[in-house]
Amino acid sequence: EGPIDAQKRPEDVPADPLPMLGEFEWSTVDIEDAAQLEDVFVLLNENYVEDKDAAFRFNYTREFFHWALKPPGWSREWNVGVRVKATGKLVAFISAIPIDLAVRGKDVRSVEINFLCVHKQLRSKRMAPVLIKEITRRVNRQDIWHALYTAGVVLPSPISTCRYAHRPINWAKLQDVGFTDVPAGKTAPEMVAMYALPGKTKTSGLRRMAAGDVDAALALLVKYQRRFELVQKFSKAEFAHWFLGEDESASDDDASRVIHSYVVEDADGKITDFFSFYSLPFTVLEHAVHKELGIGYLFYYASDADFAFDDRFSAEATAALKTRLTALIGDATILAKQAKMDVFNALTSQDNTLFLDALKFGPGDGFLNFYLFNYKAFPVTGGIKDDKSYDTERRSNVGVVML
Ligand SMILES: Cc1c(C(=O)c2nccn2C)oc2cccc(OCCCNCc3cccnc3)c12
Repeated sequence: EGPIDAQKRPEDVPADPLPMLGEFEWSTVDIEDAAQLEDVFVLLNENYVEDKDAAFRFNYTREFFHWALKPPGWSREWNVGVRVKATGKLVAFISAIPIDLAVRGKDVRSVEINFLCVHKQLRSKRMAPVLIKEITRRVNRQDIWHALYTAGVVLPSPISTCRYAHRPINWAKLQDVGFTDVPAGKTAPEMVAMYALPGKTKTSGLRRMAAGDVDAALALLVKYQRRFELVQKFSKAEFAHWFLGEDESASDDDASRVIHSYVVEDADGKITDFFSFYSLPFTVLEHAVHKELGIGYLFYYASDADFAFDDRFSAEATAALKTRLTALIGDATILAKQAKMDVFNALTSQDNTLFLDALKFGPGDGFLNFYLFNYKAFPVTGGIKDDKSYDTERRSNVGVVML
């Protein structure tokens, strides 16, 4: 396992951008300029990924981009756009942010590539490969040689594959928009009752994460993630950014809040668990009544439930972790409902297969493939068996969560 290409130096990398198709030009997008951020928002809102039936499209909000594109260490040059020379219209985009990965214990200084988008009218002009080569050049110029990215499509050799899982919250609305339906032998009222959730959370000591919790929650995550083979390593500043958001001022139940993070503080003031989820709505295309689907995505979490066991894979340790995580993420679904989300999404990564069934996360028909650029690694199990069902025995060895 290890880098594929021979180690190169930044000075070996061309200083100039790749040639661009005639009527277009490269344009580094200044995401701190509201007008240019608006260009990115509009391009993705109208041209980014849709589900396979083209019923929904991702609706990344402006606040989401501020959070996702400006973590500590972000670089202006890594928000790469393509504009029409004559009009300045933004017609393509790709971004990179720095990330410290560890693959089976080896540090791999990387970037995370995200938001690759080409305008619908410019598809099949081979623009995507040019965008990927250009952002690779810009990243190499800053002495980074590896990248992590995900895609629904299967490309050569994913390092891991996880399955989509969905926990309906507002079942009636999901049926209205065609995301769920009444299974044979059931009625709609029975489905609404099956997914009903209490108004209040159950875990004592549960509260929103605050700046003062960062050190303890980060230490807990590092210890909890020890057993995973693909993990993201956070500095304190990065942890604060990803879990507290860019400004804590956003009021808690403010609809514009992107990241929701909670800790469990025990009677001695110790942080024993934390979890987080982010809000990323879908635009509902072509529906008379519903224009948007509120969606929560399970993000990072950690628990000390199995720390006391010498063998964290023993049946007792697994049972203790399963019980604790089912209670924790059960509360997360209740909080997602309070945040007006219609469905709560999770993958089969982390230890999620311990609670997906108990919490009524149904398996989705989507899969998320993880790719590591310029790094050869043996596959990491993604929490699914060969028949694509949840692997509750082995669980997964994927600790990293991509937006
Ligand atoms: C996307 C997504 C969906 C849906 O498509 C969906 N949910 C409700 C209705 N629909 C159609 O369901 C998921 C469950 C777990 C993780 C997920 O995504 C994990 C993070 C994905 N971000 C990376 C990405 C972006 C674009 C395309 N693929 C992957 C998803």
